[in-house]
Amino acid sequence: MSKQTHSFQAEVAQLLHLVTHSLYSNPEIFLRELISNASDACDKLRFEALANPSLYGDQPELEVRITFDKAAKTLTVTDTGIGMSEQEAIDHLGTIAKSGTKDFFSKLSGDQKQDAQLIGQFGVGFYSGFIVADRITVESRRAGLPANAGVRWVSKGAGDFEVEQITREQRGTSVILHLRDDALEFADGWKLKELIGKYSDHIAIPIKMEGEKWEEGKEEGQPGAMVKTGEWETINQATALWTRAKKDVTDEQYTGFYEQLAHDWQPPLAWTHNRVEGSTEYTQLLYIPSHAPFDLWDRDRKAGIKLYVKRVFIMDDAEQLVPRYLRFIKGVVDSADLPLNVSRELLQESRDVRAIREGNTRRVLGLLEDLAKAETAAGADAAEAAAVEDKVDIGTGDATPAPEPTELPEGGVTDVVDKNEAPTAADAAAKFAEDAAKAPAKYATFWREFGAVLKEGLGEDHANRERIAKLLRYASTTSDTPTVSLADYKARMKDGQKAIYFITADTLAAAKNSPQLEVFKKKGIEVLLMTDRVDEWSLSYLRDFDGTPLQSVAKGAVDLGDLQDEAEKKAAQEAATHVKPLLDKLKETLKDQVEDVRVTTRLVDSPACLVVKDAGMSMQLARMLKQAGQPVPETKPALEINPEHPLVKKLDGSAHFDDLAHILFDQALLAEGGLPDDPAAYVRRVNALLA
Ligand SMILES: Nc1ncnc2c1ncn2[C@@H]1O[C@H](COP(=O)(O)OP(=O)(O)OP(=O)(O)O)[C@@H](O)[C@H]1O
Repeated sequence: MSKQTHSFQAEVAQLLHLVTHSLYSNPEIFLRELISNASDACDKLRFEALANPSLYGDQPELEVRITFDKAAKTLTVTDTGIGMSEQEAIDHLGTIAKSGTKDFFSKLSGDQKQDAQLIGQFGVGFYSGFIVADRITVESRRAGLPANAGVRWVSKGAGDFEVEQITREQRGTSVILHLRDDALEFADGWKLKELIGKYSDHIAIPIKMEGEKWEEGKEEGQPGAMVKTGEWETINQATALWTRAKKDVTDEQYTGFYEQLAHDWQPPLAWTHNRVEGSTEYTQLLYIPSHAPFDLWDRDRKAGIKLYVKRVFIMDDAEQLVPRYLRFIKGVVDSADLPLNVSRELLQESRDVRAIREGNTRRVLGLLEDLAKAETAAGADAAEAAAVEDKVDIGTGDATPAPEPTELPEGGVTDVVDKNEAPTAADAAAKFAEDAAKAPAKYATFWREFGAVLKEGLGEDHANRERIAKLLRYASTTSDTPTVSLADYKARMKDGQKAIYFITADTLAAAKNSPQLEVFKKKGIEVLLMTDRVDEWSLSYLRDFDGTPLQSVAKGAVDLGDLQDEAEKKAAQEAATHVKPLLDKLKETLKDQVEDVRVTTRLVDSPACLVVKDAGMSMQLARMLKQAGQPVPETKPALEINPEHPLVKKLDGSAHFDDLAHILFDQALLAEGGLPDDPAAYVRRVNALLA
């Protein structure tokens, strides 16, 4: 068949433009990406061959070969993986199939630096080849298709690519990079070996290069040169990283593995690597990224856990292996128990999968607890840290019993064996001290990036609610940054204070300046300020913390209990009787807007505020749901007035009573982030009074 020219999907063209114009700072990552694709292709073949072993044909080896030709200025990555048919080459190398792609590209600003950062999160994969090549040729043949069903794909990385049918003896794919003149350093054996060691050592299949040796010049005066020996050497360790003993894996290797696994250019925040034995046996290597992905809020976003069964890759994005509220976790789970032909449907029903999910959850929460502790103890010496750690229960309080310990195998991964999922105090203390010294701000980073997602766990994971509650951090009237834990808050509570007070609002400024806070400020009582959309919903699942109820200051009657002295209570009662006629009149005037009008002690400087019933939905949440098109039950708030305020005093007997009453209500609505139903009427009334 003759050559056909195809255009790239608009987003690919955009991506290629960025790759060739902005991604020069770290050109070498292209090799990691191409080797990663080659290794994925081998994994896919191994998986498909489970059902159809004839796909291997007469070539059972799965491997990646890297070759280069200095004179021709080419670098080639060849794999014996699944390969691509012509149509697959057109589809896979001409379009991006990721969900949220369109959205993502609409966010790019045109600012090269900023966009380069963003694109790092998106992952450029195959297209990173164009960082170093001005032309890429891909030759491929899908496993199972005849030799004459090969395909050649060629592109200069601009708007289009060419495709033609070829004969290819071997199944699998060769990606041939025609190197730019400024990237010829990559046509060099030493350089390539160094990069493979740096980025791809952990790849489970062999990465081979042809051996080279030094040969002196044949004649006097002729310079010597490196010549190829014809023998292929395996450059990487070629054992899956997670199967190795912890002590044999360096931090750089863990980081490199993460970067490849997550297609993330930034190192992870933390990881946990364990082999769990007992009734369910598996290895887990789980990472917390250091930044949120662009599609964290995409409801259909899959979890980033790759599932292997006895080292055989089974599937990406196995969402059953972590709960939704931990969907930001990346990693690998290798199960010894699941059948190789396990499907997504089977996963849903599997007892083993449930045990793995619970084990993963406990591990991640344990890791977060370590980070949080390291943060509070930053700078503390190791001995002190160990003493604290001894007292803290990690990995206990589980919903499932700990797996039974079993005999450990000889050598190998014994130091990652985790028989009961509870690290020893000494282990934890050492890690704790190390974390504290290394990066005291890790938990703050985690919280900034993923805190709002973790909060979903309060509603989703009943068994771990208490552990999650300890990990929560909020801003408060004592801290603009979200660093206050519920335990910190409790420790600072005033004598006689019976509740943990909080307020939810759209912004920190709105929360901080809310009239509802006035009496709390006056009395020096701390109030947590919550501005995440998920806050109110999630707190409806957390009625109390460590025996102390949580109380919204914008709901129900404010009962400061012992914090209010007798004189204040008496004054409030007297005021209520005194202004009763005024309250009745206001109730009548505002009967369409409010369900009650009453006197309050919660206001100091403001004339009035709006309050909903204790069990009711806050006005902020109601507004949010309305905006999202959700049905919201019509409930009216109560208007609470401050009888000491001059505006309220002026109301009584005023000729403008009606206007003033409406202004009072609308202003209370504005102060808590709402908008008057009829803004023009509000403006008219205020203007009439000002004139
Ligand atoms: N060596 C290869 N063998 C077979 N198919 C390949 C190979 N390289 C790329 N592909 C196909 O091309 C697709 C696109 O590759 P690309 O690297 O751009 O994205 P990806 O690997 O799917 O995603 P990402 O790299 O962002 O995770 C792959 O999903 C795969 O289907």
